[in-house]
Amino acid sequence: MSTIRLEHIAHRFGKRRVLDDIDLDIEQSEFLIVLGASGCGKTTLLNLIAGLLTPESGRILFSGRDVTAQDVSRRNVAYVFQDYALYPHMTVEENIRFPLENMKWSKASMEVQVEETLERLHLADVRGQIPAQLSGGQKQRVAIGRALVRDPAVFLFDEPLSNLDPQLRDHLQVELKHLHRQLGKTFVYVTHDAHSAMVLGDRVAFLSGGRIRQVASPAALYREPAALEIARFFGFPPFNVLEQQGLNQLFQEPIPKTAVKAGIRSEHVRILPDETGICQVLWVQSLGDRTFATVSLGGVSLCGVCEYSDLREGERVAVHIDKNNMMYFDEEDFRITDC
Ligand SMILES: Nc1ncnc2c1ncn2[C@@H]1O[C@H](COP(=O)(O)OP(=O)(O)OP(=O)(O)O)[C@@H](O)[C@H]1O
Repeated sequence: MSTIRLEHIAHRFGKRRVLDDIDLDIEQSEFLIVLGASGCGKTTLLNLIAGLLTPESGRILFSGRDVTAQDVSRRNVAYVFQDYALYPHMTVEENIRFPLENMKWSKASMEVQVEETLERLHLADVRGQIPAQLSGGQKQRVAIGRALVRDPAVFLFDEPLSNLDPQLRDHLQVELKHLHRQLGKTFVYVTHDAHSAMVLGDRVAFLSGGRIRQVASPAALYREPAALEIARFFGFPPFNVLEQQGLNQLFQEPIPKTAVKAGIRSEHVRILPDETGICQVLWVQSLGDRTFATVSLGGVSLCGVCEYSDLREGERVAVHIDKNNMMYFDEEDFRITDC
């Protein structure tokens, strides 16, 4: 039985429907990512799971129990916010202890639990400091500690790492993944960052237009996206998309009848030195370990991996496309799977 089940959930703010017919099963102990563009309704979905909002229609079940009408205090969930939401005048230790005082824990068990949480999150050295004296990463650890200390069944995270610089974010992502393994609890984590989704998630639910478009492992979402918008959400440099004209130029062999677009990731396009090549380099991006070049072929531009890094703009090159990794999309931008 799944920990959390959302059945036909819809929600609106005023006249605007933000979520529509959401069905989602979140498994016991899984790390589920809700991924989508800014404003697509991720926080609203998390607030509904937490019990901070009541859906307009549909049901929310926790371990088979209908909790739709129950408020946050009865759901045994902990919520970690993007902006930390720490008490500014309390020390790290007091911030972490506060939820237990609220729940009227005994002094002795409270001390054991607070101590363990401080150790687990490497906060023991800064226990006496107030939030203004902490780095962003430490503040976020305190926020996680405050959620952890209550030992809830479910953890909800709303973009908790998006205020941090990339190195710190990567570091905390690893810590969070370890924490998830150690605790064995259910984590639901919303983000607009495909990179975080890939690193953290056991599964990713892609939300767009108020609906869940696909739920799959990060690798499956990357390799077998259900639609063009999902393919485009992942990967850098951006996913190459060829419309009808490009398709006709590049492919002599038949393409699926219903295909109106094709797409390929840049790692499956190789740019090769060739003075007689029919493509011209438009620009070159070096990432240190790899170099990508965008080339033009007639009116079509394509980004691919360069075999050598001293490529110049305007140079002539050949392009090799690994057609086995080509994806085709129909009129409604859904990926065609029977090809
Ligand atoms: N209390 C509210 N009243 C009216 N509209 C709201 C309210 N909360 C959210 N919205 C609107 O609902 C839509 C979804 O908001 P939500 O915060 O769930 O999106 P999100 O995907 O979490 O966005 P972001 O990634 O930017 O945080 C947005 O258009 C937002 O403006």
